[in-house]
Amino acid sequence: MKIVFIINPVAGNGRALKKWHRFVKTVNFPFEQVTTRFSGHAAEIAAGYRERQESALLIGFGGDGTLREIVAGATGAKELIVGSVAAGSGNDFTRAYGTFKDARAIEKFLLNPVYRREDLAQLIDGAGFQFVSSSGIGFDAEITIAVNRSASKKKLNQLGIGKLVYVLYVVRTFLKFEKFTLSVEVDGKWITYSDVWLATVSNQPYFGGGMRISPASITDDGLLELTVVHQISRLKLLLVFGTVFSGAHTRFKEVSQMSSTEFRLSTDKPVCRHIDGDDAGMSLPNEMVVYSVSQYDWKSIY
Ligand SMILES: Nc1ncnc2c1ncn2[C@@H]1O[C@H](COP(=O)(O)OP(=O)(O)OP(=O)(O)O)[C@@H](O)[C@H]1O
Repeated sequence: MKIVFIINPVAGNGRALKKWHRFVKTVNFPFEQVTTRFSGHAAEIAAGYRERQESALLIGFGGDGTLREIVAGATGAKELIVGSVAAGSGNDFTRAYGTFKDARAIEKFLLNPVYRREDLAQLIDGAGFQFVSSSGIGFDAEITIAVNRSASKKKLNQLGIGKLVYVLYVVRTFLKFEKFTLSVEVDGKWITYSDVWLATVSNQPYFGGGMRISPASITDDGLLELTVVHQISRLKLLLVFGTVFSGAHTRFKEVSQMSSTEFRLSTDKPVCRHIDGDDAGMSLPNEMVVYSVSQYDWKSIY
């Protein structure tokens, strides 16, 4: 089995490349390496291995966006296993799926390469977006997209204070966010939520860099979980965010959760969306967005 490192040089606010230069000095086995040059490149690289039916362990050296792309490219391939080395900012992928701490862990895996078949989720609104961890509509997506598009992010990253941009956008979005009405069709029933802050569809428990938003999510059960935070004051929302790292937020009546194989969502106004922390456009008023899951679609290290 070939070992292929797919390195995203801009992940982790640019720290991934420096980490790679340190990491590669510790590797004592043959490997291939490819550095991504643009958004979407990791998916193309993985799809190339799939099309050539090569047997390989693809190791994403980046964050959640990099791993999402690699999984999307590798999905359905019999001979590809996906692993990771955490080198992003949030690294939620590595909290639920297999990850290598160091080069020795990769050597150990190669002695006994056991994998697990995992689910792949998708968001369909005409176009299709695949994701491995979560997709959000609302407050969290608005912050994510504002940070990703921020012109000042690059400059502040160079100064080593990139996290400040995130904090600034959290505060700004918190103060000016316009809540929305969300209609959900699940198992043939319609539910309407008013004054919604966010709706997140999860395939694994974590999102937003370690927040345990969906404690019931399991990566290979063929189900997705929907979390809706609604009809809550700004003050109480702060309290809920304080408890989400432990998963205790699920006790609040303003946090609704449910499981299914498919959710159909529509909003009453344009609302931002993300998939695994990357921009996934807007949900337009009264447009139907379908979330579904394919079971056992790709292989993660075990
Ligand atoms: N050479 C490149 N130039 C610009 N963008 C790139 C390049 N290579 C990959 N990308 C994009 O960089 C984005 C961010 O990568 P990634 O999500 O892995 O890092 P991160 O945002 O730091 O980590 P996390 O999502 O865990 O917080 C991805 O959407 C990917 O498509």
